[in-house]
Amino acid sequence: MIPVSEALDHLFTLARPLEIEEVPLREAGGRVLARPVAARRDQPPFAASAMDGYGVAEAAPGLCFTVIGEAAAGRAFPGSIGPGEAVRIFTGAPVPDGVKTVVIQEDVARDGDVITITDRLGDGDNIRPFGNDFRAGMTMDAPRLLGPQDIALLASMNIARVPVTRRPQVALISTGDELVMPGEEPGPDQIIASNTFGLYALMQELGAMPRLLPIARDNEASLRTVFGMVGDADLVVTIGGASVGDHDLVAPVAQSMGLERAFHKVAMRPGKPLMSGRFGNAMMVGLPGNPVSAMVCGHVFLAPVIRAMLGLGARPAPRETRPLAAPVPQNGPREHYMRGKLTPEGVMVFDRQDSALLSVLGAADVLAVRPPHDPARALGEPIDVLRL
Ligand SMILES: Nc1nc2c(c(=O)[nH]1)N[C@H]1C(S)=C(S)[C@@H](COP(=O)(O)OP(=O)(O)OC[C@H]3O[C@@H](n4cnc5c(N)ncnc54)[C@H](O)[C@@H]3O)O[C@H]1N2
Ligand code: MOO
Repeated sequence: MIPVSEALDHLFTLARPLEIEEVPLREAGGRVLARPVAARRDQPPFAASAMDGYGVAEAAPGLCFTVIGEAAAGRAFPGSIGPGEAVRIFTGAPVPDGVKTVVIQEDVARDGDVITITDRLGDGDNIRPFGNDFRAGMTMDAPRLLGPQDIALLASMNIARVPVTRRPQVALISTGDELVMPGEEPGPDQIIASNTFGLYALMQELGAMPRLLPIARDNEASLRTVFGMVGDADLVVTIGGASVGDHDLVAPVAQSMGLERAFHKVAMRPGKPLMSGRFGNAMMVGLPGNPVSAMVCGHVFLAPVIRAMLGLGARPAPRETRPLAAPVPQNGPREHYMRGKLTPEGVMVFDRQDSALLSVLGAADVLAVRPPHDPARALGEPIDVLRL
């Protein structure tokens, strides 16, 4: 058994960064910007009014002006203004030559073409200077996971096609004679494949492209058939059949088909029988079948692998430190990822930690991480957590 950190190092060595592809801007949300892009224009490209009102050269309560024209967003006033003159102006309009300040319409009394500034006149010129937001050539740095705000900024920079890292293709293989798909009618000795779908959702959330392969049965021929269907997957994930029983055939069959195993078994709980290696052009990760084990390994190992493939860096899942809301007993020899919940008082670690209990995992929002042989800890002591 190797420590979690060593297993992660192996995985990062196996994970190959993916190529860059260009996508239309509207499809770039949630993707990873693969190289820096530069603004193709200044924003705003002219000094622009920030308010609806009147543009004048100088404002003071009591001053009067004659309105000589109008400037609207998308329709500039062609001329310039002189002393005693004003331009009716709207938010987003280019500020005409000669205008030094925009008086908001609430601070003006209008009579025909004549305006008088009232005593309420506020501060500020209400003008957004040319290039105030950004100048042409300003870069958005990469790598960067593009959120909605980034997409708005890229649009404003006039970037219509965005260089992003290709999405990793992930083939998910459930194994076991006992499994049927959700919606099917299970026999008396069968259960529903569950973590398969949890991992599918996790992969989608991380920006990968998961593909569900048919369930492989617990025999060599079936496993070989399904392994033959991985196509050009970047990552092959098997679920179950990873342990030491007579029906745990994933490692021997994968090895007979060319798996170069990097490790098998990690000193963690749950997740001990984890294995990984290179499998043709792909990397393979064999997850334990116990539903919570598979999901925990998804968060602890698969998520960092997908981020590394996307070019977001080879780093473990982020942790934060929180106080314990109740004492926890001494830990055993394996790093323990305990299901728990964040409360206003701190982390409440659940009593029931069996790795088959998806209802407990579903109630959890953190995994509290206990190092091997961690002594018993009292209420209020700090503990590392990994958010689910
Ligand atoms: N003698 C030993 N027995 C076991 C050991 C051990 O060290 N010595 N390790 C235990 C640990 S820890 C784990 S974890 C499990 C892992 O076993 P496998 O990876 O071989 O998984 P299976 O035996 O195929 O399944 C275990 C359990 O999970 C259910 N399962 C499997 N796949 C799915 C799925 N896609 N969706 C829902 N549930 C699934 C399966 O029915 C079993 O109940 O081994 C221990 N045994
Ligand atoms: O490692 Mo198993 O994953 O403890 O249930």
